[in-house]
Amino acid sequence: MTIIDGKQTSLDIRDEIKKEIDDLREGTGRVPGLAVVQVGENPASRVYVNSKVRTCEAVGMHSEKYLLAKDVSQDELVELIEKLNRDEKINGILVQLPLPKHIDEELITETISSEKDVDGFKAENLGRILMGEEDCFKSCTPYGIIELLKRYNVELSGADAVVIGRSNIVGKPLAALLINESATVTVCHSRTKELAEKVKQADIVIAAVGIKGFVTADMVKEGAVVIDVGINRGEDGKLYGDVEFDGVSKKAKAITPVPGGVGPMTIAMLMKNTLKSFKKYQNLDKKN
Ligand SMILES: Nc1nc2c(c(=O)[nH]1)N[C@@H](CN(C=O)c1ccc(C(=O)N[C@@H](CCC(=O)O)C(=O)O)cc1)CN2
Repeated sequence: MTIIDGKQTSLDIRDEIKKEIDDLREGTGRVPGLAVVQVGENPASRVYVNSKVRTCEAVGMHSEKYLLAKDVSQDELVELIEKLNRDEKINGILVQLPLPKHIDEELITETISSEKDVDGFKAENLGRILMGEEDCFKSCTPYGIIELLKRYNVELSGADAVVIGRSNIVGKPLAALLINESATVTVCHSRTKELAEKVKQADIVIAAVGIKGFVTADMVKEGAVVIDVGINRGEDGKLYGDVEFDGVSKKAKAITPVPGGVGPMTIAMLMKNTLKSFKKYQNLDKKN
């Protein structure tokens, strides 16, 4: 059984990005820039936002962090994003989710210019993924999962994949990316009938339900590849995935742990998207 090490893979990707940014700095005198916006003081968001800023530093990217009060008005947030849309130093804009209830997440996401939507959350980018276009920003978690599967030589073409979860930021784009890789994809969700039977048919199982230990050993085929997107904080304060790791890892051919699996890949792919945006802006994308 192989443990799919997202932490190490994300560090490898970071190194590749850093080398490219070093060369770009030498060649153009400029580096990519990412603006990270956090509203309120959600402790998990603070961890992720700080980690994004630290990763920017590690790869040599310019970053700007905007920490707004939890009662900031929607108009003020829109105004900030519009300012960042016009800022030439900034190639990517990210508004950390979730946002407080008084702010319309969709409106905020759609305010980010398509050229700077490095989270890949806008309808336009999701549509481009569905169309199988390469020239778009793929949402970071699904993009990271595909990258992990490829780097661990998991055959996607012709594989039966089951995605559990249908969110706009993970389940739906992931299903589209897997289809683009010629996998046969079933998307399961809270209304799915005989979910366990469907999961049991799968060569690749991807759990993104947000329920600790949802996927158990009896639901998984011997030799399946299991990817766990869940990040659930247990009562003991520890992090748990959507997959019951101890049991499932005895049957799986390969599995991602939590922590250290999909999570770190999300930030690595954010760096990749921001670099892509910079190269496009500098007209370097065709040359590299
Ligand atoms: N604007 C966005 N908001 C959110 C996104 C996103 O991609 N863009 N995804 C999640 C949170 N997220 C990134 O923002 C994220 C989640 C988890 C990790 C991660 O590395 N997790 C570690 C554990 C970290 C811990 O100790 O808590 C792991 O799994 O090993 C990175 C990024 C929701 N919001």
